Amino acid sequence: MRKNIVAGNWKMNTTLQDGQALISEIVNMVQDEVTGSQVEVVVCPPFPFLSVIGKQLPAGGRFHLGAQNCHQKESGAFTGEVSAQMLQSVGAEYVILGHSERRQYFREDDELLSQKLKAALAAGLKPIFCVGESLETREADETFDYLRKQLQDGLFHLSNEEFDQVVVAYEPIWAIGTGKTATSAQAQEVHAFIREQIARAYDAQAADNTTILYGGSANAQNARELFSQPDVDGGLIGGASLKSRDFTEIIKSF
Ligand SMILES: O=C[C@H](O)COP(=O)(O)O
Repeated sequence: MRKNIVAGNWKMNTTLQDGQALISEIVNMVQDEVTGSQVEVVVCPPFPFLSVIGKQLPAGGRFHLGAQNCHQKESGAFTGEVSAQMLQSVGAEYVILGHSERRQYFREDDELLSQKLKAALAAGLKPIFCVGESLETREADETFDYLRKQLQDGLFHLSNEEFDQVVVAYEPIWAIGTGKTATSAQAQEVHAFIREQIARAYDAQAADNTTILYGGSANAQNARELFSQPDVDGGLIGGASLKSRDFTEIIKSF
């Protein structure tokens, strides 16, 4: 079901102690300042901190725990890897998949991501599936063809029931960590396009029910404008999720 979500992707940042201090500040500020709004907050710390940070999130409320990646297999001899079931067992409800940093630095392709999606869904996790074009693609005026293919190859192999569990995140690569945000009009244009592709692949109801987040230099200053767009249902926040005041302001932007 379509929701408003603000997800914080801590990436490979913080120590356990810094992370605990950060989440404690965020929980206190959000509880004091965010009233009435139904926005869901998903916190995605690094793997080793999931369990501890998860225990700091007030149970049964707007806070949810997410991971930044998972392996495609259930278990086995895969030294250093973490399965979706492990994540579920420490309280994660969401997992980010297909982030451009994973695609670029760890060579994750559509085939591998398809397997990861299946593994996450089988373990009962909700995937936050990222798509987004490079600056080169945008400048060549190929954004929509590129995104259509990314969605078709990476995501639309899922059944209707599986797709129901998925949150889509549009993250233009040129906007990630660069301070260069997509304008709200650019974000809206792409989000509407993604929703249209979902309607074609599934149906209008599936499209209407899908939560589509924007990610890429979203911050306390631009979040309100971005979130006011009809097809922008929230944000996947990197840098600004590491600052309690900024992250809280973003959550308050609905
Ligand atoms: O997952 C989050 C995105 O990569 C956005 O990162 P950013 O907010 O630091 O640009």
